[in-house]
Amino acid sequence: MTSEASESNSTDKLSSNESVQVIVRCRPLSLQELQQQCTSVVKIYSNRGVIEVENPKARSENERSKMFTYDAVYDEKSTQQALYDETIRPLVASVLEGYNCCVFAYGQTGTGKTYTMEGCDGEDIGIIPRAFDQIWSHIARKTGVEFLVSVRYMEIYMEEIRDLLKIKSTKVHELREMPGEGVVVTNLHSHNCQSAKDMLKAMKTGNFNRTTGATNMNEHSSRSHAIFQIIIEMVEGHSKSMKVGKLNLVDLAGSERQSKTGATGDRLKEATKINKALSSLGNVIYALAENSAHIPYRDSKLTRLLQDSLGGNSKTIMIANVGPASMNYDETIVTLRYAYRAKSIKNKPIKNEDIKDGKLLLMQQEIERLRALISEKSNGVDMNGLNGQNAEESDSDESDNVEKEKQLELGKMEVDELAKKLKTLEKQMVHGGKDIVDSVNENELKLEQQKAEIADRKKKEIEMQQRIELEEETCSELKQVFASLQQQVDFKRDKLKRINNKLQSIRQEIKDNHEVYLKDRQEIENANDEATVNLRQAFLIIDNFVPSEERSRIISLAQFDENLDNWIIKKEIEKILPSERPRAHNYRRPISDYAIQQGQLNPKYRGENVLDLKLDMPLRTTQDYVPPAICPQIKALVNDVIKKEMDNCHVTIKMAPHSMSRSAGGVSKLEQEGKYKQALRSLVDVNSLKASNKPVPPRSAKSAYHLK
Ligand SMILES: Nc1ncnc2c1ncn2[C@@H]1O[C@H](COP(=O)(O)OP(=O)(O)OP(=O)(O)O)[C@@H](O)[C@H]1O
Repeated sequence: MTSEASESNSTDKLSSNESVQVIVRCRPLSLQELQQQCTSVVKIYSNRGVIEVENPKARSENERSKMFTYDAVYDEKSTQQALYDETIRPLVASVLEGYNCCVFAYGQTGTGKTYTMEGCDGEDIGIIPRAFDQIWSHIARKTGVEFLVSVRYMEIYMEEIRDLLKIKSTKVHELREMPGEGVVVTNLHSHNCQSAKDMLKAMKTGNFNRTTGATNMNEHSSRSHAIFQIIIEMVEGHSKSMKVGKLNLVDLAGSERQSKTGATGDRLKEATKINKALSSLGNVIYALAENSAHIPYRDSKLTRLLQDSLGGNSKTIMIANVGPASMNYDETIVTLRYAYRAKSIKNKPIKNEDIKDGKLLLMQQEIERLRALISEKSNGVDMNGLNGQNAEESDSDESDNVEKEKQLELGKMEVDELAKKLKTLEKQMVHGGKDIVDSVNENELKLEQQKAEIADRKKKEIEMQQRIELEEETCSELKQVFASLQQQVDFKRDKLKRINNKLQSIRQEIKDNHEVYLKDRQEIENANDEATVNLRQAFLIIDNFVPSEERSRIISLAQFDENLDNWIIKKEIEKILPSERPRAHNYRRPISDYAIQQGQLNPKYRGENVLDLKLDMPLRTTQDYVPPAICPQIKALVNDVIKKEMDNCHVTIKMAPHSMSRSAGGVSKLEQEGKYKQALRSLVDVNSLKASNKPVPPRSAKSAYHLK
């Protein structure tokens, strides 16, 4: 078997594993934790993939400790190198085979996610820079293969996507579902790389631009979810198709409790968004683990971006980071439960090969075309030059020579321009297997194979150990030979005790899960209540302040955008613009004398050149005035005031000389007063009926109008 063949074999074996691989890493006690005299409550059994966490608040034996089993576990002494070689190296090898792969670090704030993904300089570099080295040493070995390597770096901060490689960009980044590509981010800058150094530079630029802040739990706490994306296109020989490998390296923001981080103001707002996105991620993991019909990917940008990595076509490794301190027991258990659920997620990785329309193929075609064009043009230039010489020699027409020299110059400029274009394109591509001495190449390959074999063996050892433990439990009784009845009884008593302990711990687990469920439910109910209040408030405003036509207009313009996963308002312009282009329909135009006169001289005044457009009137946003109906209390109040007025009038009437004269005409003062009162009452009634739009009765009290 050739060395290259064995390399690809090792990755093929890995591709058969479709479950999300889950590994746990525990960091050492921090200085702060040591100062606070925290003890370590975590025990790691690397050979079995088991982590045990002791409960510092245990009230009974059942609550004493909890054990979880994963694909691999790493203790506080584990090195970055070991973690990479054993778990990540085989995954990156799959990327180079054309798979989509993803590594994401999850855990409480300050537990070492950024340390694991990026690491520190020197020996402690993390997964991301190690992946660069692996990719580029693979490229250096692959003779006869052309590569196009690019990286993107983004963060999700407060539910907004930001381009970490073009931080000043004002472009909007949206999520779009593309056929064959999955969910992609629009307008994201793609940085072409020619070496591991280029990638490292891009990573450092992005890290510098990433949003971080200090909290009580981490001096450099990441306040966003960061995704570093590597895309590798590969074409072998003169093939007309290519492979594409994609690697997503995700450093999530840490889950946190306000009481521990002491977050206030902006930090608190960030924490709310972080926890919300992480809880959406938890819901997705839960739904996938439970094989639910609906997976709530659309609940957050993070889950939409990780859609392919969780339950999709990607090979995925989840790294759950935990801290060992007793004070973080609850958070550690939450992380471990999360991770345990993720173990049962099944992905369906597919190789991206036989792709016929990739960027690299297009570039190769363009390079071929440019080369052909340059050689054609260069020949033309040579011919022209030759002709020029002959012309000089024959000493013929002087101006002809100048003309040809100009053409020659232009031709050269054109060739230079094309050559520049060609060089730019060629510079973007990388030829595999360059500048490497064969023996170095061979040694590096051997070393990688050995690392892959060791990783494979370690994985198998853990699996074997887990299987042995399981079988020991079930078969030990069968293997046992009892010398006496008493021995058998003792054995069975021990077994019963063990089973009982197990039962108790399962009961405890159910109890804990129930408590978590109740807490989650309470949170959902609170969120629901809050949403209902907000909705009512919105309706109150709409009902009282938005005119009904305006409301109907907005509703008719509202449209649900699947890609944005939100409602948008269609541009009104689409509705208002006439479907066909406006044209001058009246030959008699222009109509003013000046225009008719000018029309003969200047075509811009001619009727057929004048467009007849209707003015776009702004939409009406007001209503006709409708007088308000008088409510009974106000009516009573007005009556009261009028009564008082009448009483005053009564006094005035008594004093008025013309009343005196009328009374002299035969009507008593008392009668006069009665009529006056009646007239005023009728006036009030008529006005109120008018105001309430009710029919006004025939004028029974004409005197009311007289009085008016
Ligand atoms: N395995 C480890 N060995 C040594 N030090 C570690 C390890 N893991 C983490 N640390 C240290 O712990 C501190 C916190 O780590 P880090 O910033 O990576 O946490 P984080 O999980 O990314 O936090 P956040 O979610 O707040 O961003 C750092 O000083 C880091 O160097």
